[in-house]
Amino acid sequence: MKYSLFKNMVYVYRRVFNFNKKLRFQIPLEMLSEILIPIMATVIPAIAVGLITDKASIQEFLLVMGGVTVLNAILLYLKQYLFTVIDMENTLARIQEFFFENSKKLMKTDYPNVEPQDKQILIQKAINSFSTNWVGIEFMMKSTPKFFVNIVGLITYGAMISSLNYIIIIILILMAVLNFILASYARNYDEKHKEDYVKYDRKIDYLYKNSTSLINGKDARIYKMETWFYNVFQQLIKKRVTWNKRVEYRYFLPSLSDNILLFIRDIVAYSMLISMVLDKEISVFTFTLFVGVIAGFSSWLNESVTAYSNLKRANMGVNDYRAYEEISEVFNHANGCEVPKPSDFPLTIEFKDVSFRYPGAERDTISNLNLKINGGSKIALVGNNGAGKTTLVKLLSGLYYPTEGKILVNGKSIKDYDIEEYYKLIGVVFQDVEVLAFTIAKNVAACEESMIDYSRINKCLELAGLKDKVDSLKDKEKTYITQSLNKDGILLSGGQMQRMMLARALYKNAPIIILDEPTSALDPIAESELYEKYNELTEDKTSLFISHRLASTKFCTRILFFENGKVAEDGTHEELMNMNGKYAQMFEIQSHYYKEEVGGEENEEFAL
Ligand SMILES: Nc1ncnc2c1ncn2[C@@H]1O[C@H](COP(=O)(O)OP(=O)(O)OP(=O)(O)O)[C@@H](O)[C@H]1O
Repeated sequence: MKYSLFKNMVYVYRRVFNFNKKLRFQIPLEMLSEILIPIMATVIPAIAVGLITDKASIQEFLLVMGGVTVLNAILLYLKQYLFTVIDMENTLARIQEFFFENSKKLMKTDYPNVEPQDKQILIQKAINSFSTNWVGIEFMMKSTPKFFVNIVGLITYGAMISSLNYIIIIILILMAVLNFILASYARNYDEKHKEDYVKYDRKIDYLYKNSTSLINGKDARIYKMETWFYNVFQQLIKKRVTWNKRVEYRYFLPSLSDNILLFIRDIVAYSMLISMVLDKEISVFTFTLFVGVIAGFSSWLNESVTAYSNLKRANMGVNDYRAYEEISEVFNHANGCEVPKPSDFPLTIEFKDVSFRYPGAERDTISNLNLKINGGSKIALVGNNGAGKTTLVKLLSGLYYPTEGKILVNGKSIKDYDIEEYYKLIGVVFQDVEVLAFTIAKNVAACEESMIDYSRINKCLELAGLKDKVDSLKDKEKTYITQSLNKDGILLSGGQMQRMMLARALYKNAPIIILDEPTSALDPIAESELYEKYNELTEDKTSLFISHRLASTKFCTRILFFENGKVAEDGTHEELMNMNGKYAQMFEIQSHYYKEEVGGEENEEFAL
């Protein structure tokens, strides 16, 4: 939905005035000084000429001129002071009111509003609208008072000139209209091609983040990636700059025409005034006053046109901001049915004819899946890369709704639950582990300090096999991870990070626990410890364990072999081995590899 300029002004200022109530007085005061200062600049020379032509005494001259000069100085000081204060507050409002809200939205909105490509573009456009003070939101805060100041100046000076000669007014207005048409052309072009250049912003941003990330820093060095990155950067920036030139060139046209028209205006208006004064139609005082008034009028006029054009440009950014802020949620956020209580645990899960296709994808990733998981089952999910295991995790976690069919949890479709309530039922360790630069405790509890239960933190760290490591640290659970936010922060190994994520899932103590390759970075001893503890970790819970290491599946009550978004084989380890299908084949390949590693001969002790 695109809002009109007026509606967006009301929207921005409602939020800005709410953010800082003082601005309600400071902005009108600054506007008043902005109107009075040019008026003073026009009137002061005329007063001086008037005093001289009226043969005023030196004392009178000094008194009047001294008075207006002091008044002018006060106004200038007031304007400068308010400008500085308002400018600073505008930036604060942009950051705290708009940027923070957008971050919150990004973390809270339904997942299908974040991951797909078209949503990524919307996000980038919204981010662009508050990324600097010369775009979107803050540009509107800068341009709105300017526009109204110029309109008031325009009306005042226009009325004065009309009383003298209305032809001058008509000429000046025609010039401004021409300017406005050129500016509209530039804006329309900008709006039409926004997506053409925003896609480069997104790519440049992605490359920048990756080129500065510590993790990629290792690969960058070993694989000498800087030339590759640099070249891609260069190409992208070249394309972005080409677009920049195309857009800015069009904005440049009105400013160029502005200067030419200014020149024509001076010739026409001043020759008219000179002929009037020569014909004694006006006095020298009026002549001096109107030289200033005409210059002032066209300045008000041009500034109004520029401010309006800037406002329209800013308005596009505000619309981009609002487009993401008001994006509709796709999940159920109200009127949810009652979520299961502890007395209902362990929870059953059932996939009924579930199909799922990613937005914009050409085919289903999950197709017609039917699967019933009894409460308290320990399910292992295995299969080839790309079979759809993580997608299944996303569906069960409530990050996407199925495109077709239903997922029932405790007999009710996920869609029937309020999604935020539903999330309380899920503890998950995702495949892509990203720790935060906060303390270990905050990473595990995922909440503010005051809400952390330290005894539970310790229990979960113990279960996840990280307690010894944490106890060896000076600040224990309060140790920061990485030095991004604290100079005493430490780095964790990949396996330790994985254990910390496991501790987070355990801390949540949700009735459904999903572990997507939680052992991929663990050493064999840590891995076997985890298997031994698995029953304890998942007590009273329904659990889903995804792994490529088939040895890990033996301790699960049921194994699902996933292939092309479907369950191809289903049973216990023994049943699947007896079936002699894909699972058995994969198991054989892995165990053969392990057997060969130990001296090339079969060694039952080390076999999987
Ligand atoms: N966000 C997405 N948008 C479009 N397609 C996707 C998205 N995520 C995954 N896919 C596609 O869905 C298919 C299944 O991916 P998924 O990550 O579920 O597989 P997986 O079984 O977990 O694989 P792996 O064992 O490698 O982790 C893949 O072909 C992948 O390209």
